[in-house]
Amino acid sequence: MRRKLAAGNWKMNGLRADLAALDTLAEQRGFDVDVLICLPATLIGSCAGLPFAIGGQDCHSATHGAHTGDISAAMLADIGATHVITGHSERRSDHHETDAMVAAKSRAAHEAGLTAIICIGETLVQRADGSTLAVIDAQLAGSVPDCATADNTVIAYEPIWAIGTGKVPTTEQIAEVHAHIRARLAARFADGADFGILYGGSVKAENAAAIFAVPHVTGALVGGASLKPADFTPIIAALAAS
Ligand SMILES: O=C[C@H](O)COP(=O)(O)O
Repeated sequence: MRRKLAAGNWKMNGLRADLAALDTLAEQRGFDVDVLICLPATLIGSCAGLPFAIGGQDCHSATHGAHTGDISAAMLADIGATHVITGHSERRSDHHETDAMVAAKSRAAHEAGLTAIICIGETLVQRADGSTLAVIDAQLAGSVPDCATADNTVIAYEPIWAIGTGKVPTTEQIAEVHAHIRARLAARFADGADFGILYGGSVKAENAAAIFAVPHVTGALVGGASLKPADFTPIIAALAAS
């Protein structure tokens, strides 16, 4: 099994002055889990020397070329990133990213030596109509490239209706989906039993311990609560204690 991973996603938040929060987070560290902060690309190059990993939030599927405004996986690696989020629901919706595009970005990440955190998850309508597991199956099949291994890929299950809403699935619902993801990975990949599988969506200090007690949950992808060390540190501590 992979080491536990507490991953923060700052989304489109943060100026250079806000990097002081990472120094504060570093001072409070000492937990035996991996910590990753996925920053806006503008800030990644300013984070050398901190005692945790730094990641990007997206990359292009091409290595280089005429793609104004985009950045490649190699560019992220070049400024010190070790991970990149691919297929976040906000990019799937805002930028019309398909499973095939997510798979291509994830493959590009692997080729640049980055770990891809591939996001999947259902909408509230899909949850309500009983198609959650079918949606998960389709996203896993379409978004996770064949070159994925437990060393270069982490899956993040993020129910879209739980992101930034304060609504969290029951632990039974999380358990069902995580067990399903684990089974699908084990069936497809030789090391599928070893992939990290994160939960994401309104993770807070108050609910973290219950979520981390769910079988097959190996960590979290945390949005809003990763912005302040006072909010993120208790989540890291809960993961370390799980
Ligand atoms: O990438 C993180 C997820 O979108 C969760 O965001 P949230 O913790 O603000 O709900």
